[in-house]
Amino acid sequence: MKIACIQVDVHFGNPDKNYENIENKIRDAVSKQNVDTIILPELWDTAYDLSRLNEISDSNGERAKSLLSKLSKEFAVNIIGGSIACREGNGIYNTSLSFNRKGEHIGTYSKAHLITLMEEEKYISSGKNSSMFKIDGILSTAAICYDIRFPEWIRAPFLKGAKILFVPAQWPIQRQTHWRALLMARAIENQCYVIACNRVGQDPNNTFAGQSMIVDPWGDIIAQGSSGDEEILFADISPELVEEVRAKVPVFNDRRTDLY
Ligand SMILES: O=C(O)CCC(=O)C(=O)O
Repeated sequence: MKIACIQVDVHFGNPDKNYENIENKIRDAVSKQNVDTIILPELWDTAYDLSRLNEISDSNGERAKSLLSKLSKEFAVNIIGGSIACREGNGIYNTSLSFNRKGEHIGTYSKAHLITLMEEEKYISSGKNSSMFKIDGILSTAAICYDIRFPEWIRAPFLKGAKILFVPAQWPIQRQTHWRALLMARAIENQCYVIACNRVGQDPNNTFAGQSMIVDPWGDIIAQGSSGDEEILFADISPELVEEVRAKVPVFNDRRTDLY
């Protein structure tokens, strides 16, 4: 399965510009390689313009659904749609929407752990459910940015058979060592692929780390983005490697469920 991870800058509080950029980048990715699955970064529509979300968030994610469904069908690719600011009822959620090759909406995940350091909880409501969806028959899950600091949350879908973790992010550069270590740790402990797409560029409060990464179930980084530039990261993954690593080091069987 060929992955394309779209590492981009995101215009602060300007969905129109971001929609144009993301559509161009998706068209660029599929024109360059025979891609199966595309992943986008966190809040690629609004960035962290939290105080204006009432004005600029996407009502029920309709705008994002329409674009991502159209492009996934047109190019017969799976799209893990990063995340968008999604208005639902009285709340605004940081929500990841996924689509299969037929343009069908197959997964929704709203970020559960809101980063108080960036005052996210003041503007965004937290999701309550973890996610499971199938990409070309492979059980997968999504977590968003700060979520990767909570291994017990990430673990849950892997106990139910997930093999790939998709991570859209807007991770700041001053904690880039955490980003790298946490992604590798989540891959090693869950013996899964971790496909993590971070943004680059700056907003009024932060410079972002880039370094999007694809980590295999052995914990090896098989592709990595630069820290400053927009780029599309390509890598081939083999879900059979998940089974091989789990057979070699059977940590799932060796868990002490009698103790915890
Ligand atoms: O956990 C961190 O250090 C960064 C998390 C973050 O930037 C986010 O969740 O948007």
